[in-house]
Amino acid sequence: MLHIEDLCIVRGQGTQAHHVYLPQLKLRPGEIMAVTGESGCGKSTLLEAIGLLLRPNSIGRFELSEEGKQLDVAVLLNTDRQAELAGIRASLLGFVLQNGGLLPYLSVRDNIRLPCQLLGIAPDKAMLDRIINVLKLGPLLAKYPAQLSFGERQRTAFARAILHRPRLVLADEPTAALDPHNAQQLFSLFIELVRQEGMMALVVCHDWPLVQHFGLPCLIARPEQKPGNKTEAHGGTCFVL
Ligand SMILES: Nc1ncnc2c1ncn2[C@@H]1O[C@H](COP(=O)(O)OP(=O)(O)OP(=O)(O)O)[C@@H](O)[C@H]1O
Repeated sequence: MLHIEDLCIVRGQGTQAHHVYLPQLKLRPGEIMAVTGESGCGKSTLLEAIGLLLRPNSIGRFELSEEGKQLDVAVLLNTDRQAELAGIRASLLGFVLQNGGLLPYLSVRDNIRLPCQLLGIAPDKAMLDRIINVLKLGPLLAKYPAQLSFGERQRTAFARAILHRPRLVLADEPTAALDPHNAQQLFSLFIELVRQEGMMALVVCHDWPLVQHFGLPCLIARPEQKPGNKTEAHGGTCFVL
């Protein structure tokens, strides 16, 4: 279970500052939620903060349950306990970054296996075969990221993010470089794996028909003026269900 309340991040300074605010988010195992909103509203910022890559300016509640244990992530953030936050990032979170974020000196095969290797766990063979098969990664396994198209990088990044069965997968436009057929295949696999493995996921997606096709609940960006400062052009974004 993921439970977040009153998460606020401020990007930039002064009149340029952009506030990103999440009043409430609850996700249960098996749930996947889309995040939508116009370019620049703060979707990546929100994912980076929930993914513990960016320290929020304030946080009311951030709890993540793991094997019956409740982790109070808000306390770790508020007291800047970096080592423990890094441990949570490595073992409980999986990222699909917009630019792929693959390591250039590792082959596709080794990139995909990296999180499992770092955690000292053997990849689930059936799950690995299924991912390789559905995402058509077989012919790419020996290649290096520089030899891949953007779409191939995205498919590889997705495989890498999910193979170690993280509690929470954060995907930033994982289908942006894919054609409609491959986008639907990836989404379908994503949803099935999240449900079957009891993971949770947040996925930034501009493809509204795709979100509707799979009937995903959606966090929607609403523009907001800064309280008490209504004359300023720069306000912020509030993400609501
Ligand atoms: N490192 C930074 N320093 C200052 N401002 C930033 C920084 N990164 C992003 N911003 C600003 O924060 C706001 C939100 O950016 P963010 O990348 O989260 O938007 P987004 O919704 O993901 O956009 P897109 O859909 O175009 O990827 C934007 O106004 C952006 O200019």
